[in-house]
Amino acid sequence: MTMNVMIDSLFDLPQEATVVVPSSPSTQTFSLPKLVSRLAYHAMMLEVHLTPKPGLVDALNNGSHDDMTLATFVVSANAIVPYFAQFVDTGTAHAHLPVTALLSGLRPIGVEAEQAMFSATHGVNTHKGMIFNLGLICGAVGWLQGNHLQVDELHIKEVIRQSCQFLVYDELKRCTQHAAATAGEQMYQQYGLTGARGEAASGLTTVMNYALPAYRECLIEGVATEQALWHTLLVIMANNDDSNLVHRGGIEGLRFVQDRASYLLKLGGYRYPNLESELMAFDRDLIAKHLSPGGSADLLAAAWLVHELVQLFENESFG
Ligand SMILES: CC(C)(COP(=O)(O)OP(=O)(O)OC[C@H]1O[C@@H](n2cnc3c(N)ncnc32)[C@H](O[C@H]2O[C@H](COP(=O)(O)OP(=O)(O)OP(=O)(O)O)[C@@H](O)[C@H]2O)[C@@H]1O)[C@@H](O)C(=O)NCCC(=O)NCCS
Ligand SMILES: Nc1ncnc2[nH]cnc12
Repeated sequence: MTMNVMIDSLFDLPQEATVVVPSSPSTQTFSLPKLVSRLAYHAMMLEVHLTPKPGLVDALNNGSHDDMTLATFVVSANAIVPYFAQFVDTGTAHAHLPVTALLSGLRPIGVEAEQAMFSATHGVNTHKGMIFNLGLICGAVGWLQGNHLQVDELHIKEVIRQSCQFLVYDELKRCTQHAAATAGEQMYQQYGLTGARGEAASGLTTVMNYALPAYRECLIEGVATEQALWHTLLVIMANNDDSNLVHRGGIEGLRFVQDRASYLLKLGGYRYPNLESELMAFDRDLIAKHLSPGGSADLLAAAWLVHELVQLFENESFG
């Protein structure tokens, strides 16, 4: 499926996500939270449809997964899209509070969204990290809006960093005596890797300092969307300590992926004429090793979403 056809097909959004704007302005049903949730949905659809994607579910194969397909991700995204509007609303509702109070407001929504995901996928973890990473971005947008602050990557990064600054200590460092309840906690106890929590506590550094600049360079160079997303995914895979990779293949598995992504970037990344066939070979190798950079896939969607949100707020004022 070409990216253009794929992008066009993305606009037949789930009914509840579409905003019908009647003719008379007085009854307009425009909603910023709903608009942001539609962008989050679009980010998830762009990510999962990007093909090929090494080790990950895409339109060609299920990567290193025997429990989920492209359809699983679409069903999952449809189930969780309403919660992204709630993240924005909750951010705005917490605008009068210090930013350090934001995460505790967002958490219950994230748990509900996870439950909706597991219900839609019959127990398969498709978007747990996506809910966390995109949920923080949506919550930050709501909080910034509520405080009439500029919605740009620096402000989004700082809101996330301040609201998650104690996450690693509170949930990982302080809990090493308890048995790990999740893969992420296990990876911390075994290897000291902080996973999604560490990424959030840094203010999504991999997204803001690596992925976003790389994606924007591609856009400035006039690179096709598919190539830009491939290049950005490689930048993330080369720089992100993805707990999924370590959970499946140990530190060796993580280093294998980081080194191969770095190698493809050294070949030129989006400038390299045979990038697609190299990505197909990379995909075959990760499937053979049962490795899947799920966290990196989430951060690709996050980078695209941040870029689109910043553009949206640059061009529009929403009161
Ligand atoms: C805060 C939590 C979300 C942390 O959860 P956990 O303790 O599990 O910690 P992590 O493993 O660190 O992260 C969970 C998911 O986050 C993605 N991820 C991994 N590394 C990173 C990273 N460095 N930066 C950002 N994100 C990262 C990853 O999610 C994706 O992969 C999953 C699919 O891959 P798969 O291999 O299939 O995963 P499994 O099924 O688990 O393994 P197999 O059995 O198949 O081998 C999928 O989730 C993708 O999204 C990590 O999996 C959590 O504790 C929490 O608080 N949740 C409550 C909800 C909440 O608070 N929401 C916040 C609202 S703002
Ligand atoms: N396309 C994908 N395949 C596997 N895990 C993922 N997590 C997020 N996106 C994913």
